[in-house]
Amino acid sequence: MPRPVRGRDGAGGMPYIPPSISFCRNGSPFMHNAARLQAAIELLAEIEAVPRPADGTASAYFRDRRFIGSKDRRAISDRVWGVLRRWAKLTWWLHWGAMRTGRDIKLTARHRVLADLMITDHLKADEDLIGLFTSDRHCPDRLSNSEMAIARAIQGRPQWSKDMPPAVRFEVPDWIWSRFAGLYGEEAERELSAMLDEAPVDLRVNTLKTDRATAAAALEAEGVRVEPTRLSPLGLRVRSGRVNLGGLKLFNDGLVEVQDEGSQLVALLTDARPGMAVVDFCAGAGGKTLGLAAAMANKGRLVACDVSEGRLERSAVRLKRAGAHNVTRRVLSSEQDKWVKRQARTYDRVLADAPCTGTGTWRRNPDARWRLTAEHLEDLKGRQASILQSAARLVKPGGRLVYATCSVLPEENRGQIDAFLAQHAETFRLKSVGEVWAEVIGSPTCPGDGETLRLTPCRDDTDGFFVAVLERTA
Ligand SMILES: C[S@@+](CC[C@H](N)C(=O)[O-])C[C@H]1O[C@@H](n2cnc3c(N)ncnc32)[C@H](O)[C@@H]1O
Repeated sequence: MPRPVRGRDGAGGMPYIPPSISFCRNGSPFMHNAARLQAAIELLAEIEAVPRPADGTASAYFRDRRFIGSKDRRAISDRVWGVLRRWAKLTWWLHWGAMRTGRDIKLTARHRVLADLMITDHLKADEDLIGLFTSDRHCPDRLSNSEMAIARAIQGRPQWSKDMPPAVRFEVPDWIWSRFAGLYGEEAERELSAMLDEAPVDLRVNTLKTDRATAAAALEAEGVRVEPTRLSPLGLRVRSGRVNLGGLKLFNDGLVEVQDEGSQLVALLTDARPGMAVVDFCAGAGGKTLGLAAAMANKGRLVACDVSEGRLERSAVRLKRAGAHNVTRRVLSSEQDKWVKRQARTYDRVLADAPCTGTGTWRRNPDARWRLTAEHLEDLKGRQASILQSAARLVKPGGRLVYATCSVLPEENRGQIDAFLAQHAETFRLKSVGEVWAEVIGSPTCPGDGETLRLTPCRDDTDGFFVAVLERTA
């Protein structure tokens, strides 16, 4: 059995492995529960401190600590994502416990993890915590008297309490709860409840290389249970729990990509066809570009634009893996880049998958709900309107502008379309998404009001999406 390599900093070419990491029988290192807990506390503290999406912070955290094995990484991530999902309720219980015990607390990541252990894992304060909060190297420090008192007060409490206000029960800031309640009425609770669940993992079959039945059979042969998605004709929903997709041959050969069913539908509803000239105006890392290239069977011209050079760079590897050859990437200085003016009225299809609040993806990104502010929403609305205006310039007569967001807030969706049409009544008309759906997707019928597409996690079990199709009439 290989012996653990110990050293201060890995000097002499030896990898540095912290002493609280032991070796299991096959020689791979694993961390004790206490060390995993400490890592979760550290990562959560970084997520709170750094104003960017939690998944980016987590990737950087694990990249810098390659000695953490995959099982440990999973355990640490599960804890952190669990806390992010239960954030408001854990916070509520911590304040409740502090009040009950007459303590003042300034909440830290350590408190939140402690509350999660008591409320979710049902640990017993006096029996279980002592072996975890040990102050040993790489383990959490011993609990203070105040922390222990709060842990005792909240132990055995259920996750939900009837005294919790709705914003706490549904894990959203107060202002968002008011907005949802105003928008959805009685539906608000159901919509928000559905957003507390974990999102399923969907794959999009790359029709440049295979078809859905063949891909499904190959996945089953690799031990991955899948079933066809309900709405997207290209989707497979993974049913075998956690799968390391990066380890699958099918994925590495570009036959499938990870993509939510809702995203797949957005690309399909753009109705890009072989030989067309198409722009993916907010292409990002290329999720929908891949779908468009496949729909075009690599024939025609597809331009992937974005203001973020980094995101466009990241799409390159995915496009290559997928065998998408008809894509050129273009970094824009802004939506009003001179290129837009030069290319005016020359494209058959322009997809504007606009930056948005991402309220439809809260199942995947539970931290996003706490980063969203009313000011941020206002700023996004301004950007969306401007992107719509500019992207519209690229569309040729008879061509289509497809506006999409992964938001469930009407002001980012139908509100933007109504404002746009009020200004462009002479040149654009709203084309029924239902008609496009019937042509490119068929059955079942298009979710939404017929004119536009609206997907919600609650009703459709996809990410929340909105799609409107605008046709240039002159
Ligand atoms: C919702 S994401 C796009 C996701 C992408 N279409 C996909 O399927 O993976 C929105 C994108 O809009 C880009 N963006 C933000 N402001 C923009 C602007 N003014 N013009 C063009 N793209 C912009 C962002 O960089 C981001 O990549």
